[in-house]
Amino acid sequence: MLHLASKSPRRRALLARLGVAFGTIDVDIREARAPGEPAEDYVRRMAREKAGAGLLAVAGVPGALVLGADTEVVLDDEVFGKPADAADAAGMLRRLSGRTHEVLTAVSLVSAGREAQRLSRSRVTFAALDDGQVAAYVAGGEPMGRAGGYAIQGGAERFVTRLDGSFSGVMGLPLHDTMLLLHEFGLRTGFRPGGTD
Ligand SMILES: Cc1cn([C@H]2C[C@H](O)[C@@H](COP(=O)(O)OP(=O)(O)OP(=O)(O)O)O2)c(=O)[nH]c1=O
Repeated sequence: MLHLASKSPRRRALLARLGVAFGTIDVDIREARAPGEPAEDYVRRMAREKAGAGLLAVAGVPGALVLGADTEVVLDDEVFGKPADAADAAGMLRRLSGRTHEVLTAVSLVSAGREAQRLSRSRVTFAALDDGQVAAYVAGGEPMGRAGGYAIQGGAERFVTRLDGSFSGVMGLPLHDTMLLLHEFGLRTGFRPGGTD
């Protein structure tokens, strides 16, 4: 049985599109980058820890497989996680304005005896945003709970002038990489159409 170790409604909706049956487990991992830890190592570690914590939660269930993922926005080697508050979100968006940043999403799949991981790396370019646009976007509430303070699948799509990578990866679960991981573990996938939140 496959379990998704995530509280993210985006990840649930995206995984469902692969046509696999799964349960969900809430995990709470302390998300903090170690001093000097490269951004890629950090996102990989977070995904592994989420999947590992999920596996502990279903310990004893024979054949349990647990998927965990982590998404971070990276600009100039600085990692932007989920904003702490509206001012933090506005600060992130002002920094992203008119620049190209990276979105890293690591996906880990673990079972009692095995572990595999894939990393999705996308480059996203934002148009220059003025203070009014930033303030209005933050006031709408969308930045909260989202790495970098934006949702490409929502109002921020109109700020994106270029995307080089995986749209679903930026949203939080790269479908191609996830499909390949599931196949590695012998799970069959399909396709279920449907929008995402
Ligand atoms: C960049 C970007 C991120 N996001 C979201 C995806 C993730 O939910 C979130 C990044 O935070 P994460 O810490 O990766 O995930 P989470 O805390 O929401 O969920 P969990 O750890 O329980 O799996 O940002 C978007 O929805 N749209 C975007 O464009």
